[in-house]
Amino acid sequence: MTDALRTTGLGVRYRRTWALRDCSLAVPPGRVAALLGPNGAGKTTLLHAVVGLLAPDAGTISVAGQVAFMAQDKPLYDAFTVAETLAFGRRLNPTWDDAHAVARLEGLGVPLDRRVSGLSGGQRAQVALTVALARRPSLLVLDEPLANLDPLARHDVMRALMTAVAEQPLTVLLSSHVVADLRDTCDWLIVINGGRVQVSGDIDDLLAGHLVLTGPAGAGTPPAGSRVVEASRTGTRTRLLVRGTSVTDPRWSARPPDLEELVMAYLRSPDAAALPAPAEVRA
Ligand SMILES: Nc1ncnc2c1ncn2[C@@H]1O[C@H](COP(=O)(O)OP(=O)(O)OP(=O)(O)O)[C@@H](O)[C@H]1O
Repeated sequence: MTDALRTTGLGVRYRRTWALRDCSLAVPPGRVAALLGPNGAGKTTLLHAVVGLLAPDAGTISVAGQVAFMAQDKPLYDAFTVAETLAFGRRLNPTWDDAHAVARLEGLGVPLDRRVSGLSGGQRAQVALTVALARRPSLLVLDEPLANLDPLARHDVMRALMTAVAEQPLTVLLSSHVVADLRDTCDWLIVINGGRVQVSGDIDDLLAGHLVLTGPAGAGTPPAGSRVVEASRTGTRTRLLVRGTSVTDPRWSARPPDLEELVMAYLRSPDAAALPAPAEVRA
């Protein structure tokens, strides 16, 4: 199966400073992939390279099929009505699906005769998403689509993405800072930190491959067969988030992490990584 997106050894630099270094990752088709990382990690740079707005300074990017991009500021012409926005898209894009775009916005109750300047933040996001989807892309890339939206609008945007993935052959890659919004929608996780890929993989596999261990502060070295991602101590207890699937040492109690715990542990430990072996990425 050809991956919807694959980068190998990707590097991008601004003048002499590398914003991305040696980034190898793959997203299989039909996935909704979350791209997470702290401020300045390189998320926007990665997305811009994927959609062709930036040329790589090292490595390669391959995308199967047509890409659509929704930029962070959801650029739309304020003076256009929603209907004029769709007409503009229709003129520019030979693969434009107007019937679907109109039905989608009508279904969401977005008035087609309203100027973009008069839309709420949530409606604006839905119009920008409709414009991106109407091009019938095979990969939809969204840079922080949930930024500046209230919880209800964030939920609506994520639900719209899930519907789109269910309706058409589509892979989604979206960056975000809010892990809680992603758990129900995303099934693939990419974490970048300091311009490097730290985590890349199926979310269920990642959760099943890690454990939260709690034990006495004097329990010594972590149990055999586990690799510590993050360690913390509160009073007489030690808490470890480890890569591993079973622990036989009775001094440690184990439970699976949730997505937020997993992501936070990696973000706090920039040197830890959960990546496929290089051969898997290349295969
Ligand atoms: N046009 C530019 N010129 C020089 N450096 C840049 C430019 N754009 C980004 N950078 C730098 O590259 C690094 C990655 O930036 P990028 O915007 O990709 O990060 P990000 O993860 O999207 O951050 P945020 O979460 O704050 O949006 C940062 O150190 C940033 O300062």
